[in-house]
Amino acid sequence: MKAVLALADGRVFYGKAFGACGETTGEVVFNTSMTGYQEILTDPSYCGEIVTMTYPQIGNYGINREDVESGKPHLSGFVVKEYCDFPSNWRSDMTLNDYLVENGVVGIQGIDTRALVRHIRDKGAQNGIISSVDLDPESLIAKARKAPSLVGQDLVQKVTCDSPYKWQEGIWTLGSGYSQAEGDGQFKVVAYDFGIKRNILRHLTEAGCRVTVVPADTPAQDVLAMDPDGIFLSNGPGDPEPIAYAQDNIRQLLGKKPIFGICLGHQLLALALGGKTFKLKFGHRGGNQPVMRHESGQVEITSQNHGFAVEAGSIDDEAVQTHINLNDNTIEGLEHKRLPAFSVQYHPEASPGPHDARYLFERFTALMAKQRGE
Ligand SMILES: NC(=O)CC[C@H](N)C(=O)O
Repeated sequence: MKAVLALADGRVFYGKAFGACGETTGEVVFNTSMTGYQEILTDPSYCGEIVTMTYPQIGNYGINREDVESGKPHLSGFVVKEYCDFPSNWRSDMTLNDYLVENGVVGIQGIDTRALVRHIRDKGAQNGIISSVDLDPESLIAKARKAPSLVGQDLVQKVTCDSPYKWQEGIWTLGSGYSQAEGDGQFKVVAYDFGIKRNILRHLTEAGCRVTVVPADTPAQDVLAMDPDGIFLSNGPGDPEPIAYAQDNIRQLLGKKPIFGICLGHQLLALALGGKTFKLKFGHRGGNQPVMRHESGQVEITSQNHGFAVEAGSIDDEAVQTHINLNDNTIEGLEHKRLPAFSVQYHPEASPGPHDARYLFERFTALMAKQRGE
């Protein structure tokens, strides 16, 4: 069946339908990871986005029930060059196409993804539409232009949990699968769920934390009433600026308990401190983004997935920049000058991606231990 991808600026790509049939709009972005499409599909941070994979063949190791970052795919659409419908992997339970159909994700395959990515890099990320029901380019361009912008929307409410829950699962190992933590652990952590990835929770568990995940709008006093050793601010979708309730809560929690933020959590921490965020031209999404740690000059290869960033110089009074992106010199990490709070823009939990930055989970536990006077 035919399908069309049309961008708001009028560029049109003709391909074949893939996944669910239908029509979907969203901001068209690209991810340069060579593997990990399953983790990308289920990362709630992609809510509202149509994700293009730059790696040319996708689907060849199928889908399993384990490598998921949340309960279901959250992205708006999926774009690949060549879809492989005959997976070969001992862990595969189903094909990628069946998984997308099961979850109602509309996709397109067989388009020139290199041309699409070069276009986005030149013109910037923008809204687009994939359709296998309307193939008229003019009508599709008009619909893409009418689609709501990511900017200014609170997408966190679409992906956060309804009520608090406890997390006990550790990381996956070959032969044993996911471990289950026993006992109380060394550190009690409350994690704000702005669209949290499970591998963050698994790494926190592995570092000795026992985590309670709470909805994004949980008031600061309810979190403090749980008497945690530390507070975690998760990743999540969309524009950080309209999430004012989270910024208010973070402001109230600052200085009371150690805080660690990842990605959206990092942006919200910066906004809570009076900083500013801005939209990047086409974002950072992939598994090989070079980041330098100012402290040591060491370079980490990192996993990233973000379209916004913290404006340099906007919070110099409150925080120091700890990490910088070597591709475009944007801020990748911050640390409060006086209070126990730090954050990174990238993803130390990987999934998918390299493990260079795992030390950050230990940095969080060390900070909690220090606050307890240990
Ligand atoms: N992975 C994330 O948390 C992304 C943060 C934010 N939604 C951005 O795109 O910049």
